[in-house]
Amino acid sequence: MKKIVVKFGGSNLRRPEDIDRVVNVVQTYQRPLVLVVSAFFGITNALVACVQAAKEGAGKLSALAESRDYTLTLRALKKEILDANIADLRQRASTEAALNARLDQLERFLTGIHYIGDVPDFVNDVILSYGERLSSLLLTAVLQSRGIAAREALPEDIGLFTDGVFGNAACDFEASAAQVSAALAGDGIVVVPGFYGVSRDGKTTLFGRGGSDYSAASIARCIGAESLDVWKDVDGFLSADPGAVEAPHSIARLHYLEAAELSYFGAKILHPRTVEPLFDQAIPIRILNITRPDLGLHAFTVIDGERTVTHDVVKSVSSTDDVAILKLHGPGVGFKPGILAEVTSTLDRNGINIKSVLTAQTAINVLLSREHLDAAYEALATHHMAGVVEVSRNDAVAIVAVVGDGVLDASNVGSAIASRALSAALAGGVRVTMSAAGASEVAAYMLVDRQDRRLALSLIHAEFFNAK
Ligand SMILES: Nc1ncnc2c1ncn2[C@@H]1O[C@H](COP(=O)(O)OP(=O)(O)O)[C@@H](O)[C@H]1O
Ligand SMILES: N[C@@H](CC(=O)OP(=O)(O)O)C(=O)O
Repeated sequence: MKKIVVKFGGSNLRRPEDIDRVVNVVQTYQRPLVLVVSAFFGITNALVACVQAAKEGAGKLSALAESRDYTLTLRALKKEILDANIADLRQRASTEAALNARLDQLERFLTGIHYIGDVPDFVNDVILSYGERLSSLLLTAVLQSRGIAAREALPEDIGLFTDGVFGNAACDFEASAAQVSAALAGDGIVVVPGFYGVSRDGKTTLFGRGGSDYSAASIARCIGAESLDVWKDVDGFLSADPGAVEAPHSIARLHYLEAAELSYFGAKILHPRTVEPLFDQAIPIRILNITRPDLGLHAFTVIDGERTVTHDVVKSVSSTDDVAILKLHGPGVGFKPGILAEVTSTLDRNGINIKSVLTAQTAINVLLSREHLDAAYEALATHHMAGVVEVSRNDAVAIVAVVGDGVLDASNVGSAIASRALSAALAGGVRVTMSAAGASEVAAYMLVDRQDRRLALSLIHAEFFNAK
């Protein structure tokens, strides 16, 4: 019988008593499962801040004390969770000892930063993985305390191998599948910490922020799972971010490509690479809401390979301000053979990923992540390129995208979708910098002034959803 991989993220683990809801969900399935679990809400951010403080204060006793204070805070928090969830005193004590041993390891890594005065990438990744390592140990112990057969399986022990890229690794499926599948076989519940895998030489490598969704998808692929069930705190994938738009709708079905585009353009609910491992294996993703226990295992959204074109085509609107424009000006750049290859290879040599490229006769616009803008500018402004007279940069922008199967289909209302979105934004006073349709079969996007991002989202969302 195929297994289901079930993922619980920080949105399910906010308060000590939330573990109880997770245990209830696990019991509802009544079958063997692989659970992938993230850090408690806010812990990874706190670890990021802790590494930063340790780095800045390297060598100073006060900074060392600050790191210790943080591990003490974590010890107290874990104790609070144990007290709220494990009644048996002996079991509680043994779990506390195991958690403290892990926290001792974390403390040694943080202390190491003070002595060496630097944070090598491999140390950074291992430190940030501790939020997940604590959650998996804790959840396993709580499940056992309720009489459920559960065991913990760490990525390093099951052979979840990556390409070795620190901070943003990808799973190496060829190297991982057989071992992971064998290690996770058998009855009972197996709990795996999300967010990281290991390089071929055994180093912790993170899958990027929010990467536990991708961990779970990778494991689902390795074991040929029946489905990937992702538990969140909202009614599935919504027609927009509920923090930015009033009362968005739930989307019952999404095609893999639609979900991938939505996440790529900023829908925070899924890590942008979650779809990638599942797509060609036809493993569906089901999104369920942990705050609706009355609904049992009801999936609000199912993401699979089935295409559906809805009446108004657009299924969701998403947005991100993690974008910037690097512009290469020159009267003839649009007609200069080889220039794009030179731009992309220069950026590639500097480890910079390109989000998109839009060209005209007098300018090449390269869209990048904001964090890469300055490095990209330095690389291209100092690299002489025939025909380029100026390089400029702009990070005061945001992307807003409309996504739905049929966005580009000229045989129905699809062809009008991009212009409808654009008109709604312009009519409401949004300053639009650029607009693009055609790169993806299911998405069209525009770049707007960063200050107008929310306005654009709500105007475009209202255009497609409010009159219904
Ligand atoms: N289009 C969207 N549909 C649903 N939720 C969204 C969307 N865009 C943003 N979100 C936000 O994503 C949150 C869930 O994702 P996240 O907090 O990363 O979960 P987890 O920590 O469990 O992985 C929701 O609480 C919601 O506020
Ligand atoms: N805890 C990690 C990984 C993760 O995926 O978390 P979540 O499942 O809460 O998005 C992060 O915050 O980046």
